[in-house]
Amino acid sequence: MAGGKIKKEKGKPASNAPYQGGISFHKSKGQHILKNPLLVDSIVQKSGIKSTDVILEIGPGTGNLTKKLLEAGKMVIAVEIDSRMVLELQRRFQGTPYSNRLKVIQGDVLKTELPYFDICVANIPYQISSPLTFKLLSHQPAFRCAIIMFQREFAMRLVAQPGDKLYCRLTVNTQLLARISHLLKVGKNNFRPPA
Ligand SMILES: C[S@@+](CC[C@H](N)C(=O)[O-])C[C@H]1O[C@@H](n2cnc3c(N)ncnc32)[C@H](O)[C@@H]1O
Repeated sequence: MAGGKIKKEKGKPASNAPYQGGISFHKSKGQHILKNPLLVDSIVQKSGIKSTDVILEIGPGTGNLTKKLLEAGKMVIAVEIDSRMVLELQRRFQGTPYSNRLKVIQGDVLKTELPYFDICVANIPYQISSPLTFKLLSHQPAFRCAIIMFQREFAMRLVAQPGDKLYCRLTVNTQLLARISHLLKVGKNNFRPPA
């Protein structure tokens, strides 16, 4: 992601703290939740979500991004591998106006047949970056765009130009199938635990 520096607001009330739901995070599942609400807002704003959009979120975790996506779009379909997170998501949104606009699929996104969606917005576990990118690029019917948080080096490979040090087979294969741009640079301290 590229552009804009995200600054933490000083003196924010505790209600703005990231929702962790008492869950311990497993690094092996790439569980680094977004803890900066301003960053979450910025991602949603840069995604250009329409109120009619069906949004695919991969790895919703405890739902900090999910909540903002629900506010912006018509429906969120979230695919999450960890049953503890699925339970926490259900608890968090149960009985709220969002509950009938959120569908949670428990499973490995790489093995899940994806439903129709207009746009994908996700802070993904970095270890699935490559297979997930190619799964999305071959998804039919085509969707409008995907806004995905990648590890910096992977993101730089996606946007590399001929002659750049990071220009590689991944660059060529992805740029053949999509127009790719870098939206935002995100520091590791925006994640819990730091990514
Ligand atoms: C980087 S965290 C993002 C959490 C949340 N979206 C946020 O931004 O705060 C990645 C999430 O993806 C989930 N995950 C890991 N591997 C997955 C897979 N293969 N399929 C679906 N979800 C996966 C993890 O359990 C975790 O909730």
